[in-house]
Amino acid sequence: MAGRTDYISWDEYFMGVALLSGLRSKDPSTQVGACIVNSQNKIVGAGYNGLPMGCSDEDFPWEKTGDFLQTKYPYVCHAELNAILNNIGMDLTGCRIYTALFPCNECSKAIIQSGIKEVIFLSDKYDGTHVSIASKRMLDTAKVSYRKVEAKRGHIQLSFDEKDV
Ligand SMILES: Nc1ccn([C@H]2C[C@H](O)[C@@H](COP(=O)(O)O)O2)c(=O)n1
Ligand SMILES: [Zn+2]
Repeated sequence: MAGRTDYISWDEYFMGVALLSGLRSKDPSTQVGACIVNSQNKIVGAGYNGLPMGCSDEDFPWEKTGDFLQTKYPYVCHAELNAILNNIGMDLTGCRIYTALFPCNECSKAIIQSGIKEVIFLSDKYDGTHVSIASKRMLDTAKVSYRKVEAKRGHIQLSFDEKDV
């Protein structure tokens, strides 16, 4: 019997893990996930946007607008930073990070400082904003490359029905 040929690519696999991680996010409007992979294609970290440990999802705001301190922005920890902080205790030098959203300037600082050398993103919807311009300026200067994920398929379906295994 011949082996399957329609298996998912590495890019689809790791972006899939990033998107699955994002499903853990409590942010009602934007769920972002990230996945860090080493040069041997092994996952060494994953994360999603959420409040820091010990900060209850019920006690902090999830608003996008209004008084700054009553919005989510000063409190939420971005998916990329969480993936770096959640790593399995490895040196991340030479790793790549898959993220659903292009990293902000703050996460790009952490990406650069951790030694990650490539960013693979799905959406760049904040391209052209000050945050994104600053982020790209730092990544370019630090020679961290970035590219949009290469996916041949539009979606991947998962089933928890045991009959589908
Ligand atoms: N690269 C990014 C960008 C944003 N996030 C998080 C931060 C917020 O929880 C949410 C963005 O909020 P929006 O104003 O788009 O509703 O996503 C991230 O984790 N990584
Ligand atoms: Zn960020």
